[in-house]
This record gives sequence, structure tokens and C-alpha cells, in this order.
Amino acid sequence: MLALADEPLNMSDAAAVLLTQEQIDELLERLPGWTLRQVDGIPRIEKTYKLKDFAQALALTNRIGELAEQTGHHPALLTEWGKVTVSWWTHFLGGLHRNDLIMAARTEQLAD
Ligand SMILES: C[C@H](O)[C@H](O)[C@H]1CNC2=NC(N)=NC(=O)C2=N1
Repeated sequence: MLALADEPLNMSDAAAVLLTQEQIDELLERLPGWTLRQVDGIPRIEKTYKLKDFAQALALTNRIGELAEQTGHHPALLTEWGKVTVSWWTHFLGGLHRNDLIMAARTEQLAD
């Protein structure tokens, strides 16, 4: 089975369907440290990475920003001294698509 991070993103609207709670739970098992959170009624997956200082937090922020620009799929990013909080959801669906879990897996690779 393809690793989540290696799967292609599906950006076609036609195939854009929200994940069921069961699918989310199953996929989150493969993403250590990622949690499901509702904000204004919209589900998102979120993780806070710990870094040694602000410069490192900013560097990770920029790596994630580059990934977002390359893929056309963008997270919410909170950059603090020693921390970066990354949140993924699909804006036009108002919820979670498989793409969001794929992007979380790719975020993990950037944080190494
Ligand atoms: C026009 C632009 O491509 C769209 O607004 C993209 C930008 N990045 C995006 N990112 C996310 N997470 N969800 C979207 O629906 C989305 N749409």
C-alpha cells in the first residue's frame, strides 16, 4: 500500500468528497501527534511541532509554506518561539478531504 505521503493529491472538484469520521480515525492512526479539532464547526487536523528556537520555527514554517505553494493546498500556520502549529482542512469543502491527511504526512517529512 502506498505510504500516505506518497499518494497523489486529488484536486478535481468532481472527486472531492469529505472523509467520514471512520476514515478520519483510521488515517489519524498513521499520523502520530495529529489531532482532530473543530473550529467554527469546521473539522481540521492539527499538530504542534517543538523546535529549539524561533529561527528554527520560522525555517520549518517556510518549508511548509513552500510545500503549500507547490501543491496549491495551504494550511493554517502559527509560528511561535520554539513551536509551529500546523492545521489542515479543505476550505472549499468546509471539512476534511484525503488531501489534508496526505499533506499532514508530507508535513511530517519536512519536520524531520
Ligand atoms: C484559488 C486557490 O487555488 C484555492 O483557493 C485553493 C488554495 N489553497 C487551498 N488550501 C486549502 N487547504 N483548501 C482549499 O480549498 C484551497 N483552495
